[in-house]
Amino acid sequence: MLTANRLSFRYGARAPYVLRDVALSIHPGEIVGLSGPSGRGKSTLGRLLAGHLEPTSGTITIDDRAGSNGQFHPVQYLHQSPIFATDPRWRISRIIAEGWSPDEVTRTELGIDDSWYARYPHEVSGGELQRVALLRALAPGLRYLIADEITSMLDPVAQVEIWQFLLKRVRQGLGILAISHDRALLERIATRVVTI
Ligand SMILES: Nc1ncnc2c1ncn2[C@@H]1O[C@H](COP(=O)(O)OP(=O)(O)OP(=O)(O)O)[C@@H](O)[C@H]1O
Repeated sequence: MLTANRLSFRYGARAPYVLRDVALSIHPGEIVGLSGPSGRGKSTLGRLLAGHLEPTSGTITIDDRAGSNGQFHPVQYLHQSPIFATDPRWRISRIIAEGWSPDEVTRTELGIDDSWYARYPHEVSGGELQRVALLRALAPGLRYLIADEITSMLDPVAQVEIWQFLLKRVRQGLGILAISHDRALLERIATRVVTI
């Protein structure tokens, strides 16, 4: 179980607290929806859970232990705009290889086209790059995925395809925190919805 316990965070010693004493847990094999007004700290919470930010106070544990062993982080954060999470000087092949060497089945299931491999991030569409970012995150060590509005810029067909793919992974034990303003989406996919 991924657990945030009395988590507080501020972006600087004099900055106001963005999160105060937040408690949240995500079990393997469940999707927890996270909603709340703009600026309430949803993305900040997601980035804390994935180890991109250090809590000001409080703890994040996986099965009661500190999260990462210093290699591939078992909690991966995916942003709405994957272009910010990719090095523009790297080809798609190198971006994916940073995470792992994906098998043919996973590549096919995600609709990854071999012709994208030689291109740079700006040479594929936003939806294609989101699939690439998702493929990179799916390395064998992945246990929890923070999906921050990951399908909000995609067309309805691509949205359904990506969530159907992820629901299958959830049935195999992946835990997901789905951050979204789209209540209808969260009610369709999430086991429960938490509001901050
Ligand atoms: N790097 C940063 N430095 C300083 N303040 C920041 C930084 N990133 C975010 N904030 C502030 O922290 C607060 C929470 O931002 P965050 O992006 O976590 O909210 P959110 O709930 O995800 O919002 P939205 O629904 O609009 O995406 C906001 O007031 C934002 O301005």
